[in-house]
Amino acid sequence: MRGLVIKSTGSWYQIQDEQGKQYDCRIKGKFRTKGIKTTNPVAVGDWVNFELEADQNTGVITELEPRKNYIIRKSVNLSKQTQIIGANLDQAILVVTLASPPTSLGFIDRFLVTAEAYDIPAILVFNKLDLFSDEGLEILADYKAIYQNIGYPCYEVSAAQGTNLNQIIALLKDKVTLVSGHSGVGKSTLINNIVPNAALRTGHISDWSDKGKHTTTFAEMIELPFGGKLIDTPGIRELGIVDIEKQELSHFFPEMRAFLNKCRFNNCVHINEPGCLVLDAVAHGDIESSRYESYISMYNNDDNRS
Ligand SMILES: Nc1nc2c(ncn2[C@@H]2O[C@H](COP(=O)(O)OP(=O)(O)OP(=O)(O)O)[C@@H](O)[C@H]2O)c(=O)[nH]1
Ligand SMILES: [Zn+2]
Repeated sequence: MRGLVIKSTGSWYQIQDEQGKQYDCRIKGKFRTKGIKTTNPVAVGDWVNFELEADQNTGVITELEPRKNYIIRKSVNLSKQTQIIGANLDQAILVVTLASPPTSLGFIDRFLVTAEAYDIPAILVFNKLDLFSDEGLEILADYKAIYQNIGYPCYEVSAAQGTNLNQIIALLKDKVTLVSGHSGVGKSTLINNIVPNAALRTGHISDWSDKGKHTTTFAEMIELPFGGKLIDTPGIRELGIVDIEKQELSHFFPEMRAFLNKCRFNNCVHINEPGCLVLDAVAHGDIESSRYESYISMYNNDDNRS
């Protein structure tokens, strides 16, 4: 049978068949994602084939269909293993807040570079609009301008008060969208206000804890009543930039692409080389200095947890 992975705990996978019926499945054999070592070989958003066991409720995943794309992050523990957080995505939303808690530009840029590297269109949703003072609104406008000028769509909402949620609904309709953000930015509030019955999720989770020891939920897919699907991810503390060569990093900054291969040295990495057009563009304000700082930070492999 063919099905879609809608939830994973690491050892159990919840699969929905094409008629909408759900089964709890395990993995048989080895599934490897080429080139990366992951803690979860099968992820939410994957299409799989599975066989039912005698009880007709549980099953075994036998085959993973090729993925359109996926997005991964480094595990927060010391093992530094990577985890696939979602597969077959049309777009990824990062929910951010300027205060309570603040999301740093460095964190936003890391998210955007990761999305670029995996070829997933990224969108920023600035939440908690109701908390902004006039001064805060000016800062918000500056932030939005930085990202809109590069081509990333930006939205401003108040999840708590329902402001501009119709724009988010239009954005989500008929798409598979990954939603992430720091813990506390209001992701659950946003989802619950968009999908009023998403609270059902918590019920599912407790049913699941009976099943085994490994109940850490990685991510969960939520069906949207107006069409489309959301992949809700647990609050992200760190987004590892996996698999990006230093020499290639600038390709994942859209505003740098126009200058690449035009620097004096064809192996220019835009740090301090003479005749570097990226550095010129930063000096002239054509590339935002905060974005360039993020580039340097990622180039140097600085950890950016905040
Ligand atoms: N003022 C204001 N508070 C909000 C808004 N959205 C969410 N909050 C509050 O922010 C806090 C965190 O919201 P959650 O929805 O739990 O945040 P989360 O991002 O899901 O956090 P995790 O569940 O830890 O991943 C709660 O106290 C919410 O009431 C908003 O638009 N305005
Ligand atoms: Zn250069």
